[in-house]
Amino acid sequence: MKLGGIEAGGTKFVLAIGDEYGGIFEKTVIPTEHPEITVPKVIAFFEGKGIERLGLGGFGPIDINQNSKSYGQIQNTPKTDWVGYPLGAALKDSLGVEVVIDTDVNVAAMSEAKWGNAKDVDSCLYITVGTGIGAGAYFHGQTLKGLSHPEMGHIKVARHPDDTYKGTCPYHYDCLEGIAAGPSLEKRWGKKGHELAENDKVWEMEAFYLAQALTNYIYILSPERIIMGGGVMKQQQLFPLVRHKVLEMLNEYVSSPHLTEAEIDQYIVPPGLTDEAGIKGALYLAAT
Ligand SMILES: Nc1ncnc2c1ncn2[C@@H]1O[C@H](COP(=O)(O)OP(=O)(O)OP(=O)(O)O)[C@@H](O)[C@H]1O
Ligand SMILES: [Zn+2]
Repeated sequence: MKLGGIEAGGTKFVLAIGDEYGGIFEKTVIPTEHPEITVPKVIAFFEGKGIERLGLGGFGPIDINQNSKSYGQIQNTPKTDWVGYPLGAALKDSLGVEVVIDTDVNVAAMSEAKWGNAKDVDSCLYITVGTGIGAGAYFHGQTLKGLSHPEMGHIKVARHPDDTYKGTCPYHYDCLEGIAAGPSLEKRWGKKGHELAENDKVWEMEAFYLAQALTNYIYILSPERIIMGGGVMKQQQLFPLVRHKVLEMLNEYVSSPHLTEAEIDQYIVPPGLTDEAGIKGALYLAAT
């Protein structure tokens, strides 16, 4: 089937034409600006290409309840230009195809489970640490949904004793996203994440926050694998720091061979689909 996929992130939209088997025939990336600027560009990309259905993996909060009148509408996001924007309806009306919607991180978890670093297990959690922090999960053939979708980036974590930065989240200030996503690194340390690579203190603090989050997710969801993606996770030195702190925080409370020094390297891992987890998941979603 010829399908369209959109991975809508806080910094960029990835658009692709492909199929439900992970094939991508054409792809482009456009910046996330005001919806009146970005959405016409999205429509122009897909128009006339003959797609049968469209899958949208969007940043949250977004209404993913198919029975709701506001299905596909962006809700109270820190990206304030987008609050209330009916993204799903705008795409459906302009392109005349069915639009299937889930979160960017739920679809990334799904494609990592199909084709990536979780294809050998029945469940995984995918966390992105980028402009925002979000996590999605895929358990036994389904993404995790309920009342709405999970908002795992907005949990409270204990403050690092050396951190006085107030936090960037307009809703909670110093939730996890407010103190550990890319923009908060920039505001706290005065430089962008990629310019801070050599500063060990930055990554020790970042790992302290991310490890608390992962420890909570392990307690609550018990995923068989955790995949960490997003721009900030390009700092590869974060992986050993996070793994070490997760083991320290769990303190052997959860008994699993994966949660040991010997196997944690295969438990907390980068995406197997590198930067394509989200967009391949959006294409797969289109066919569901
Ligand atoms: N190599 C890097 N090292 C550290 N931080 C980085 C690096 N590359 C990008 N970032 C930071 O990651 C953030 C962008 O994340 P990402 O590339 O995942 O975008 P996004 O998909 O739009 O984000 P989101 O999924 O949160 O909406 C920016 O704050 C940027 O400064
Ligand atoms: Zn928050």
